[in-house]
Amino acid sequence: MDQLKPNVWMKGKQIQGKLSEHPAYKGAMLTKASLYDTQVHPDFIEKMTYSSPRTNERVGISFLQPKSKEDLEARRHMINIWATKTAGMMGRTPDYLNTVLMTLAASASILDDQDEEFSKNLTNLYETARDHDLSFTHSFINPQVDRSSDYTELSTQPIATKIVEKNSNGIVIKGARLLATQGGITDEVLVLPSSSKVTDNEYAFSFSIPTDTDGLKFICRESYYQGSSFFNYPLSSRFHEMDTMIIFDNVLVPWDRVFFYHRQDIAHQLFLRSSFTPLTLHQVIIRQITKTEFILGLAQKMVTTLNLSEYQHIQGKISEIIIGLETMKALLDQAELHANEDEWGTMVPNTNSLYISVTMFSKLYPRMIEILQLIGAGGLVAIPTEEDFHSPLVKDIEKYCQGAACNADTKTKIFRLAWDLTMSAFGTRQTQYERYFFGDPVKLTSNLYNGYPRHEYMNLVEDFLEINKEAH
Ligand SMILES: Cc1cc2nc3c(=O)[nH]c(=O)nc-3n(C[C@H](O)[C@H](O)[C@H](O)COP(=O)(O)OP(=O)(O)OC[C@H]3O[C@@H](n4cnc5c(N)ncnc54)[C@H](O)[C@@H]3O)c2cc1C
Repeated sequence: MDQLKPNVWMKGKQIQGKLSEHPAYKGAMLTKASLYDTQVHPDFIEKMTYSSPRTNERVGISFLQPKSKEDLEARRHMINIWATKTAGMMGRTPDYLNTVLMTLAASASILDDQDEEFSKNLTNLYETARDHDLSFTHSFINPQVDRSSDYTELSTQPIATKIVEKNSNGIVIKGARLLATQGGITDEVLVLPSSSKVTDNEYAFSFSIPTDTDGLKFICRESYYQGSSFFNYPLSSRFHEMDTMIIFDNVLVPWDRVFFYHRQDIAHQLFLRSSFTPLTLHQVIIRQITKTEFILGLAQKMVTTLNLSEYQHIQGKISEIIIGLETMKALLDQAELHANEDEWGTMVPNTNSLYISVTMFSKLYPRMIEILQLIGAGGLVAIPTEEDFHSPLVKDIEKYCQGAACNADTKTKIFRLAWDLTMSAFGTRQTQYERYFFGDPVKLTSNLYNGYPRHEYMNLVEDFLEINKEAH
């Protein structure tokens, strides 16, 4: 990544020097590096890689197009290993977008409808990414200016990213996209179609370009990194994923990087007929289960530390997490059990089970965070720091900050972890992430409503009442 020279801005200043040395990026980049190292570690290489069909070299299983239930299982193991290493806290470990790219490339022939070269572009990118382990950020959403249903952008200078010119070299892009997590520290930026209005051809395009393409600018939000001390900031010191707004200032996208443009029908087909949703959700749910396991472990550690087990409401709260965890595991099993081949020969887990799981998680996650806050109570505020333990205060801290089942050092570590997950800027961003990263939960519920088959259940009622069958 140090070889790239992306144009990244934070707090009004362009970041100079290597992003890998910048506090806001360093922790996440080191963690990503360690994930890549794990892939090729002798203990993991068999589980995490497979032979590239093009080069025969070992490449990451997150790029594997599953053809069988065994392949799906192999993908699950791989995703789980990375998720466990980050306690599920990094939403955008590279397997997320590797999966997206794999599923879209598997159905690339949909793009032939506009130009056969476009499907080749997507396939080429997928194969190059797989063989060189390229990493991606992505962007779906236009800036949050006016979300009313009849809003049409009238500005002469585009706000939402648009194609402003087509020429012999490619398409020229101007405008902004709302959010790209890890913007600036991936090899590529994958731009996916925005807006679901069938009439919005203008926003229906897709391409991928290198992160340091001319005219591309990343504007960071404020950093939530608070320091490198693992003791003080056990999560944000390692897993802080920056979010950026992307600005396209007359960016030329060469024709060999364009997947389609000005075709909302192709955008619809691509997401309807490809297995983007179930396979991406497969990665997501595995990570979310790992995160839920970690939260359950943490909640129980807090209960033990404060000796709270006897209270029924505490048991009830821990049980809520257990119910969530077991429901998600069952839905994942169900999705894999009922996997089927799609029209492209990809083995695809059951969409509805995964959709239910992700929709449920957007409510379960904030509740689990609330539960940790309710268990920790004032202890989440009165927590010492690493510095206090190395100061003249140490005797006081050791005496007054101990737990029922542990010394002050252990109790502080547990409570700092809970604080970083629930109350720090890093933690509150995690909650917002789990609510929104896969889209507005309101729309997800709507998609579930529209996609879930209910005919046979209506038939039951119609048969029972002996009334006429409705045309469904
Ligand atoms: C931490 C974080 C990281 C993210 N990372 C990425 C990323 O890397 N790449 C990416 O592409 N996206 C990313 N996202 C963006 C995410 O995809 C969007 O936040 C999500 O799709 C919701 O869109 P929005 O934020 O524009 O909300 P809006 O659509 O502006 O919604 C605002 C409010 O209006 C309501 N609303 C809006 N439209 C409707 C409607 N039609 N019907 C009913 N209610 C409506 C919503 O329910 C909500 O309450 C990220 C988001 C977060 C929070």
